[in-house]
Amino acid sequence: MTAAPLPHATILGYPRIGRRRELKRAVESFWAGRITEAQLIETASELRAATRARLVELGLPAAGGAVPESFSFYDQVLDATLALSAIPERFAGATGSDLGTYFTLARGDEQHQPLEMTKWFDTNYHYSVPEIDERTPFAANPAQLLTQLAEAAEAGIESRPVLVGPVTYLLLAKAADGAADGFDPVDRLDEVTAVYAEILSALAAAGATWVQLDEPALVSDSLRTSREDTLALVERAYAVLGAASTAGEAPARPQILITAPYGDSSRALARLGALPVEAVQADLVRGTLPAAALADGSLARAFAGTQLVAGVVDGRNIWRTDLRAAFATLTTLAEAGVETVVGTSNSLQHVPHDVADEQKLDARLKSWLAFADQKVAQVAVLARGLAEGAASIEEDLAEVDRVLADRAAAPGVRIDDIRSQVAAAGDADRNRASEEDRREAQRGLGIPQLATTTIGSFPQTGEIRKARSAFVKGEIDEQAYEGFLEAEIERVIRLQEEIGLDVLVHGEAERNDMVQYFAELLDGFAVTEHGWVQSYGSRATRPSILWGDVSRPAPMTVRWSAFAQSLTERPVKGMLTGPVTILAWSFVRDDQPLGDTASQVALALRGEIADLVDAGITIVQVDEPALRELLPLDRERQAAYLDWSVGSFRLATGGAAPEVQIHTHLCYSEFGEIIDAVDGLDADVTSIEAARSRMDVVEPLGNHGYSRGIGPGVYDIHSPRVPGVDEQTELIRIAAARIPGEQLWVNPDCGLKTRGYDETVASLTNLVLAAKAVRAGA
Ligand code: MET
Ligand SMILES: [Zn+2]
Repeated sequence: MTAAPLPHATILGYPRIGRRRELKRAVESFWAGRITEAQLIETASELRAATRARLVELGLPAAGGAVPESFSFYDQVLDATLALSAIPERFAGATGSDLGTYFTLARGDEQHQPLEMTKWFDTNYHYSVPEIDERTPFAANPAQLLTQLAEAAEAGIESRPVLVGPVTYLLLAKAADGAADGFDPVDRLDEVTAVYAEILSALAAAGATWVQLDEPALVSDSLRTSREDTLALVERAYAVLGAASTAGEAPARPQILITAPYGDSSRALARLGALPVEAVQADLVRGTLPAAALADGSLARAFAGTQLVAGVVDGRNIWRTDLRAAFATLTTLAEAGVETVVGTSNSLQHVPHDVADEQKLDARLKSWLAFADQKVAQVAVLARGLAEGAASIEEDLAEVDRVLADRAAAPGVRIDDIRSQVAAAGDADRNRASEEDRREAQRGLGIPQLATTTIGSFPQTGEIRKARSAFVKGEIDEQAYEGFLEAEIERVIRLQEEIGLDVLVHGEAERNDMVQYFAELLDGFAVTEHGWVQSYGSRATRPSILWGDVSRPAPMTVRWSAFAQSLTERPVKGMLTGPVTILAWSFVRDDQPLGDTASQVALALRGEIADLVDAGITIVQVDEPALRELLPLDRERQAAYLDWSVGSFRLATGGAAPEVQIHTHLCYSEFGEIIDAVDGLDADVTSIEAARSRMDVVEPLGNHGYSRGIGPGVYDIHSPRVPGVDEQTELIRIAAARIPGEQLWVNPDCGLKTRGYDETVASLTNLVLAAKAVRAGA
């Protein structure tokens, strides 16, 4: 047994933006110069104090390292960059306080492009990508970790510092621009490990008894290394880190907990247990236990002297845990002789704070839910059961049994009519006319070569937001609000005509968010008041809750699209969000396969497309920006995913007549991996992000012999910079060299809702001129 074992209950991390998004407000005020750095630091410290106190109140022991220090001013990967002092050379001029440098890396400034952001594993959270080359300096800077540890100690809490582990850190990094060809950041693992060792020794000197090092790279097949190689890298790094003493002799370290959230680590688990660390966490929601190793005792032998933190409480969704099932898993482990701690599958950073804050949710629905605070309490209950026996928690288990039974039987959860419609949908409903027939039928649309268009949204101005909030608050009536939106749509249509775009959009002014807008109009969804979840930095989204069978009581977009089309001779694209993206950016029911839920959403969208077409719309775009994000990290699960995700898109769009042109939009550029799936969507035209990578996507498309319409973005909408005519012409040419002109569309990378009008008009004007230049062969 370890010298000072972890108590029976812990979590991997907790939301850090604050119950009322206090951190967002403080950080943004600091950026705007309204508060000082000292004030920001003070607010952050108060938030951390509140979190620790809350966690203890909810049942995590104050002693023994059960309370994680998972706070971050912006992002946990960026925190590791600072802890390693791994500031890319291109930021050399950007010196300041630690926090100043930190925010410059995150957000850039006049002289510096920010670090790139990308999605964290299969979540909708974005991290700042480290840039490493052969010369990146590494030096231990544990200041932030030490501050937190000292704060906790002062409050009488023995907390557990948290840091992204060395292997995951380097595998999530990219080679900096100046690195030699073939350089991989992970080449520097030994040096980085040495710096981690120094950080650990500083933590031990400051009295830390535990440290948590997150290694989700262990569960992913989507990184540069194979899983087997990742495991070997982890073994190499932790052999070094584990060699230090936990008993205080130099070199000293705290006890180490390695975590493997977001997926299945079962194949690696016995080897992880054998590492010279004191605890290993496994995600037992996404993952499983290695049944054979459990049965033959080898898991228990590998874990002799090592605790297993069993991630049985789901940190990715908002449903109350089936405590009886979770307890059975814990019992299996304990009976097999594995020293077990109850934990969450991953950090609770992906769920909102507290169900109790929701005043407007239906009471019955509310009783089925668990946000972060409720999940911590569930962990505590299970831990009590583990320590004191099943009988001690029987009442809690029975209560959850009742809640789950109530949920299963509640009206709206299963609607026969919807289920039989889904069951009746067959292959024929997922197949349109042949590509050729459609191309022929769509000639009537009169679309030119290198047709210009946008992705859908136009700038969401202050006036739009003001009008929406006035309407929500009842300050203006529906008629006034709709009049405002019509005027806005008319303005956007005229503007596009003046700029000379070929295929127009209505601008999406009526949408607060591309998923929530539909969730509010579909049956089967609920929206929260305070269910904010960090998306990146100071940004948060409020995912809707998909709790029941989904249907469409009335048309959702027809009014706006038809109005826009009535104003112009040019085609206006109808604009819908696809089933996969609606699921990915909501909290989804966990009582049936995702594919079943996706089919219901697809049928609702299919009805909407039919109504749009009846109203005279000839082109419909169904956005699927999350198609790549939901791709399972585990290769073995990818085929099944692609099957249902592609199938649901085809069910949504499969009823469209050949002369209706179906578009889709994806926004990421790591495209090679899913190119077959994109082909499988069978959309007539696909727009995709490409400007930032300077058209990297056209190469795989060309090699693939892609035959459909494709619009690789020529204008990076992530920054206010206006790309010139020459620059966009150049990008179109790069694409035209690989893709025939009649297939090629010209469009920005993504929607324009976060942009201002001046830059939008200038950039789109240049885009149209660039398309003309290439058409003219100039
Ligand atoms: C994140 S993809 C966004 C697509 C949407 N139609 C828009 O233009 O905003
Ligand atoms: Zn997009």
